[in-house]
Amino acid sequence: MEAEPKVEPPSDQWADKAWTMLTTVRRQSPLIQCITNFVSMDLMANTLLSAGASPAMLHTLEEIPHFTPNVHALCLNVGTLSADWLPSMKAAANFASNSSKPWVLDPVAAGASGFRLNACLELIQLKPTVIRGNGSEILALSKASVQPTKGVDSSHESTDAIEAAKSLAQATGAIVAVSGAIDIVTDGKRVIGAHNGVAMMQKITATGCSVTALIAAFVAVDPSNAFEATALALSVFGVAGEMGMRLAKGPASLRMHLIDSLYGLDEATLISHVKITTFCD
Ligand SMILES: Nc1ncnc2c1ncn2[C@@H]1O[C@H](COP(=O)(O)OP(=O)(O)O)[C@@H](O)[C@H]1O
Ligand SMILES: Cc1ncsc1CCOP(=O)(O)O
Ligand SMILES: [Mg+2]
Repeated sequence: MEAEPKVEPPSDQWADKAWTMLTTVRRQSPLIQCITNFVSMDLMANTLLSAGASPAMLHTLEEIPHFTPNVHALCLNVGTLSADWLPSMKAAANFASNSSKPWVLDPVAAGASGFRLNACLELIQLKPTVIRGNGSEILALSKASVQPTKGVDSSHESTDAIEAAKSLAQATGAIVAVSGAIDIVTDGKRVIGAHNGVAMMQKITATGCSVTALIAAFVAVDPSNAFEATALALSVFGVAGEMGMRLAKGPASLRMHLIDSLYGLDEATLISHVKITTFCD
């Protein structure tokens, strides 16, 4: 049966947690290694900096044994994957896991080709803490099959992928997040939805990639509570989008104002806008 949003925990509970988490990221400034696609590097790094984290886009295999054990979290993104980058991603995932650091996977366009799907499935074997994709990506991973796709964009609503996200979480032990109008987060049992953001965020390339990196930063400062940290990162990014949209004239200016809004988010604004609900079967 399809899950429906039924129970809303006291919103101030989530809102307070969101502010605590954002201030912790700002104070601790976790170092986040990102091995990501060429399209997203700039927005992802600027998103992390605006949130108070410290991004490093290092991907060379030779550097990983020295660098990855010292990061606070790792973000892997297969958006412009080529065969020669995959060993770096696998090595980094192994170093992160072996040094008990969280790592997050963004399975961009997972169902678009056999190469991409297999790469994602191999990376998932290395035990990501969180997998964040759009609806089509999570459906493809859950079915482990190549699908007709719109490439990096989703042809599904996030809510179409709730059951797929739950079974992927159960099969992998990862927290699974599905972005969209409602961002879904599940540990395979619990399902929550973050209702922040604006539709125009889809018209800026790499917003999905960037929120995945923000999840890595939030999980870095609260690794024992990746479920809540993931939902809070999605909500905070969405609130920054809502605030940015008040000033934006279109996607290009929203990109700028989203970064400015994330940087300047204050307690009152964040607390009054965070909207996270619990889904029940
Ligand atoms: N219709 C929407 N309304 C509000 N926010 C949205 C909507 N669609 C996407 N977003 C937000 O845009 C960001 C990118 O999500 P999405 O477009 O699903 O990822 P991807 O770029 O990986 O496909 C997320 O923060 C998500 O919450
Ligand atoms: C357009 C594009 N092509 C390969 S990766 C990429 C960026 C995808 O970013 P997002 O998944 O955040 O939309
Ligand atoms: Mg994406």
